[in-house]
Amino acid sequence: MNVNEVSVNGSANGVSCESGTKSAGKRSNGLCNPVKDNSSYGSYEMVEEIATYLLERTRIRPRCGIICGSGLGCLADQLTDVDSFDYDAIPHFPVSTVAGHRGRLVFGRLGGVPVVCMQGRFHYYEGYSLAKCSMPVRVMRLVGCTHLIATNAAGAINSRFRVGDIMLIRDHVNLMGFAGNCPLLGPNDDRFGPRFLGMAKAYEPALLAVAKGAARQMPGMDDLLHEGVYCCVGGPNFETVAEGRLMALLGVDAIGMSTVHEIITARHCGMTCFAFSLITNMCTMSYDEEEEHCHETFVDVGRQLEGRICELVARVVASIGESCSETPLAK
Ligand SMILES: O=P(O)(O)O[C@H]1O[C@H](CO)[C@@H](O)[C@H]1O
Ligand code: HPA
Repeated sequence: MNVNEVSVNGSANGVSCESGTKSAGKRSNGLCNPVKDNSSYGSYEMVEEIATYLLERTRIRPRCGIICGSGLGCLADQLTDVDSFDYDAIPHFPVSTVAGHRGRLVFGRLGGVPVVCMQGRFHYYEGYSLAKCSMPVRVMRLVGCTHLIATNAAGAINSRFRVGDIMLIRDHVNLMGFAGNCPLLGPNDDRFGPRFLGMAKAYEPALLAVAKGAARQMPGMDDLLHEGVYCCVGGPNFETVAEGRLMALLGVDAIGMSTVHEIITARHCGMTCFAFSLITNMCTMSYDEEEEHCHETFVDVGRQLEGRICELVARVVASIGESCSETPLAK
């Protein structure tokens, strides 16, 4: 699908609950009102303006967007033919405020396949609405990406998992959605996608199969790899024991504070999605356990495993490259 072929009607989407937005050199710190100002932030025109700004400054025409999770910025460091843009230099872009999220958009090639990496993502607990957290996914779509790879650091609920394991995300539980919070809240803009969105195949089974096949060929990787269900909580606090146990009852294998809203946004604009969690800690499931949650330690887990993670992503991207023609999609 060419972005120029997306139908034109409907009003703008996007929810305003923002902090730290850079626009015309000013930062706004407006209070959260989930539906008000829907038309002024994250409109199709705004996303298009950002996409045009970027495309005028890079010759890379990416097919795949990659979101680097906490401590996983190494994924962007392996690109060649790089053009990078600090978030605070991109019009209308939020800024990263979390350690381990560098805060730049990196265009380049991964094994020859043109990609764009978010080296740092936005989280709800930073004060951004879910729509704003995932707005860059729409930018990825409008610069030509048909695929999204989202990565994250997550805590394990599943007791069979260990720190350093990788969980391919087969499905998610949109817990924040149960509470009425969703990146698609407010008027729908049909140029992005439909009002009502099916999510039964949110994570592309063919890419899961590619990743599993790739892992089998990587020494020691097969033992680290799992498939499971991810759940996003709002954060920034970690879970109580009772919440961890509830998650287990819900069928959740790993918990984080990201990814779900990005995948919803990506599916809304027709992107094919693949995601995985790096297990950085075991969730505290009993009052007898010491809680040892520390974001900086989680970031280090990512750094220790970067070789394997980069190779896994490179292999999935190679398969995406094979499935796409080299014809640029974007203007
Ligand atoms: O999901 P990413 O961005 O990898 O980050 C994870 O790590 C942080 C907690 O340490 C939270 O932001 C959680 O979501
Ligand atoms: N809970 C929520 N988010 C997380 C965790 C966790 O245990 N680990 C990394 N991100």
